[in-house]
Amino acid sequence: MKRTDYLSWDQYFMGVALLSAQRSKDDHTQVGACLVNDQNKILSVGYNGMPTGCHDDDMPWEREGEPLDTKYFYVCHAELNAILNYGGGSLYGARVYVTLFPCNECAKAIIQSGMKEVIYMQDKYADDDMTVASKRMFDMAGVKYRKFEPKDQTIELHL
Ligand SMILES: Nc1nc(=O)n([C@H]2C[C@H](O)[C@@H](COP(=O)(O)O)O2)cc1CO
Ligand SMILES: [Zn+2]
Repeated sequence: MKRTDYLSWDQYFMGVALLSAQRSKDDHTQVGACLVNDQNKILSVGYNGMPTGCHDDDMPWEREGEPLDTKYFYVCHAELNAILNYGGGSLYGARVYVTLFPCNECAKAIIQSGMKEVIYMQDKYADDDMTVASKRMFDMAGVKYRKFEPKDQTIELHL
């Protein structure tokens, strides 16, 4: 008999994004992203982390203090990592599943790489100017965005 409680595509790809977020060393916000093409094939994944060669133990993870001693100048966002991790050519027409709404810098990268849809889970910085700017750019550029609607399905992974 055919299973009925299998994951939808949206659940599957958001699940991959959530699992990727678990690799993040950021103790305040872990973000994961999963890029998918129009044939529902995963093209790339990413999470927020320090650039290659900038060792996690040597970098600041603080949110406040001297700007050079906070993470913000250094950390590479999940969406940007996923875009840069893709080695296969064009991302034109792809969609991105991301656990947190993209910032304005990642929005620019999403638009410029030709992606057409953003599916996000959280939007905890919705009131920040960076998110307002992201939405303004997505609207102008014709990039759709929609909130992932969880079905309250729990997946347990025993690792
Ligand atoms: N869309 C995003 N993708 C991301 O990867 N990030 C990362 C950058 C930081 O590592 C962390 C945000 O730190 P905090 O200000 O919530 O402590 O999440 C942040 C955003 C928010 O725009
Ligand atoms: Zn970003």
